[in-house]
Amino acid sequence: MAGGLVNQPKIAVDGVTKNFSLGNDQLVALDDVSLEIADNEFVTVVGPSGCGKSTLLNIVAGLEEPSAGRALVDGTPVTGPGPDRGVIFQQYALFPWLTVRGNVEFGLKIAGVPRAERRARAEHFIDVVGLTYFADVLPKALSGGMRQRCAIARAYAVDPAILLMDEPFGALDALTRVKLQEQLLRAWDRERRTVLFITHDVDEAVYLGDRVIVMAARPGRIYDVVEVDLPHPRTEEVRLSAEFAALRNRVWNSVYHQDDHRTAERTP
Ligand SMILES: Nc1ncnc2c1ncn2[C@@H]1O[C@H](COP(=O)(O)OP(=O)(O)OP(=O)(O)O)[C@@H](O)[C@H]1O
Repeated sequence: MAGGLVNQPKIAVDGVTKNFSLGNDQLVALDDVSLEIADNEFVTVVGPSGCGKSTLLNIVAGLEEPSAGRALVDGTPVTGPGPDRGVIFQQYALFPWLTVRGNVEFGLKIAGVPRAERRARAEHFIDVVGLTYFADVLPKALSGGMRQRCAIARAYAVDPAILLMDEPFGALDALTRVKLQEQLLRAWDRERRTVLFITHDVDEAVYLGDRVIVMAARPGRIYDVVEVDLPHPRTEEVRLSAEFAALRNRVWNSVYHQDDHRTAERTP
């Protein structure tokens, strides 16, 4: 079984280039990007606007095709979206006419999961994201953070081996964001998954990731990779530690001083 091979990455991005045409010009959104993500690893991607973060995630999701190279899951080339990859975007795409429970059960229904099992699985994941009390409420009665928790429960319920998250907390206020980060990590501690998580936020990237991939733009490429050897669970103590601050500074410099390095390279 491909998934059982020792040392085979769960996700491999192999020499991926993605060009978009812009009028008569070609925009290189990704330039020969290679990356391997281990089973159950939590990888965050951070970088300036337009460096190709979403394009990378969309290629792994099977929503975009690379111009060259390929993405593989368990060694098999990605040719389109699949139930093994749950995608969560910034805008929580919940069905407004379904309750929290209805939204979480929806994917299970499509997958033909029998009613009783559907119920039980939905209940479990609604509990994991702390929405039990709101299970029978429609999305319009939920706050932004609660809607996003519902979207996370829905993605978890169909039990994808991989979660692809594109700025899932980007639209939320700072406090809700921190709470959801904690909740996501708690859920991940209980139900390990392979996660590729895109963010603009350096703190978020370091707090959540086992590894932070820093990208650069024009052309979109991997600029730096930072191993995050902070312990789990990532408590508030970890977030306030000197080790966290040092890693955060390291990633911050990599994201915000890319141009300095380029200038330095050009200056004799
Ligand atoms: N469908 C498309 N057609 C043309 N150009 C595109 C398309 N999608 C993305 N691009 C371009 O590719 C580059 C990378 O875009 P992408 O959305 O992947 O970047 P990003 O790092 O996720 O940006 P942001 O952080 O602002 O969301 C950008 O210059 C963008 O304009």
